[in-house]
Amino acid sequence: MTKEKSVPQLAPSKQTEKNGCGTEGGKILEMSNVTHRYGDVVALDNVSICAQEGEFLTLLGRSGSGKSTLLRIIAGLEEPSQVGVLRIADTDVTGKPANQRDCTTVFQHYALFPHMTVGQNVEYGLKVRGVLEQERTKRGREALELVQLEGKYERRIHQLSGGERQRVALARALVTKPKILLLDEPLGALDEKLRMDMQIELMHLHQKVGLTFIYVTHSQEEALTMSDRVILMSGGTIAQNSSPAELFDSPVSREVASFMGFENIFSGKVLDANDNKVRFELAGFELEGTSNDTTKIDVGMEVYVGIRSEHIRLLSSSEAEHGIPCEHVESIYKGKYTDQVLRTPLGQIQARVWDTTSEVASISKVDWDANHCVVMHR
Ligand SMILES: Nc1ncnc2c1ncn2[C@@H]1O[C@H](COP(=O)(O)OP(=O)(O)OP(=O)(O)O)[C@@H](O)[C@H]1O
Repeated sequence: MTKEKSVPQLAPSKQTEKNGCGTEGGKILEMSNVTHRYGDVVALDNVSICAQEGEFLTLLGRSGSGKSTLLRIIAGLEEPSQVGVLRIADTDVTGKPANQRDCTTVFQHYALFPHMTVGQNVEYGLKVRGVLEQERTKRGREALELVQLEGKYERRIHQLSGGERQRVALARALVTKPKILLLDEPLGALDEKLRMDMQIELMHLHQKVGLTFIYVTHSQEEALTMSDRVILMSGGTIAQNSSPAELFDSPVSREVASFMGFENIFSGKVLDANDNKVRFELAGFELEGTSNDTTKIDVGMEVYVGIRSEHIRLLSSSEAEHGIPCEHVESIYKGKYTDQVLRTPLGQIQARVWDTTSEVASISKVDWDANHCVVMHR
């Protein structure tokens, strides 16, 4: 029997309410107050997360933000420096080795056995668990059917494409029916078209098997397409924990807005904050924006405001009674759309236009709707 290692434990705290799942039941993963250091590097700083049964949860973030470390700690491949609670399916797995946790990891580089057939690779986990051959073959074929590789049972790994290899890795992980499937940048090695197709396949696979998926990626497109909930990591902490739509439309900070691609971010001074509307002053203009949490916004305080380029309206001199004056700087052609760069008293503004026939010479002002202007207190 494998010896369980002792890990320093912190007293469980009330952090569970902050981890995105609330206090109700149905949690398949509960993890609180996890800190992890590699020597002097703090890879995770007092992080608490949870996952609901059947949820597609994504850990999103730049390289080095700590997402793989978090996944490896859940899998039991890394032992945290400190941990409060670490439970999978109501079992305390603190200090338990990877093979005693009800989860399986799929890696970017497949980690398949090259000398085995597809079928042998998929059934490997069943073989080491002592499942008899007939049952193994049945379950192996079922798992291959799930990933649409039923005809490739006898193939060798080197006879498969990158996308097919990743599907074999998925089938191999699913065949043992873990409670949680952990996926560490599984589409990272595939070309763009295949990656987009596989996103849809993974989404359908998740719906079909109903397992909890915890998915690591640095791609916001992958996170937004597939997830029920996204945890954005930054510098070993959680920057935002919300639905994909909230993350995209209502970033909680300038840092999140910048990561999520808000092209126009300025700082202004609050004049008034009521319900979710905030009036602020910026370069002598009185403007209005929207905040999800005005309790943190006081009159006179400095706030950040973010507007996506697609929400900037370009006004020609004939229609421009209101708005902010601008001068056209340059047009950047992007195929499906064109980005117009404009000089304004607020600073440079980027506007996205889909109409390639629009006349840039006549642009004299810009404006936007208050509900597309996100106000952030940090
Ligand atoms: N084995 C290690 N030894 C020392 N430092 C490490 C080790 N693994 C990770 N780190 C450091 O810990 C921090 C978090 O790394 P981690 O791999 O978890 O980030 P990540 O968000 O998954 O990045 P990536 O997307 O590049 O994989 C980084 O600063 C990284 O350099």
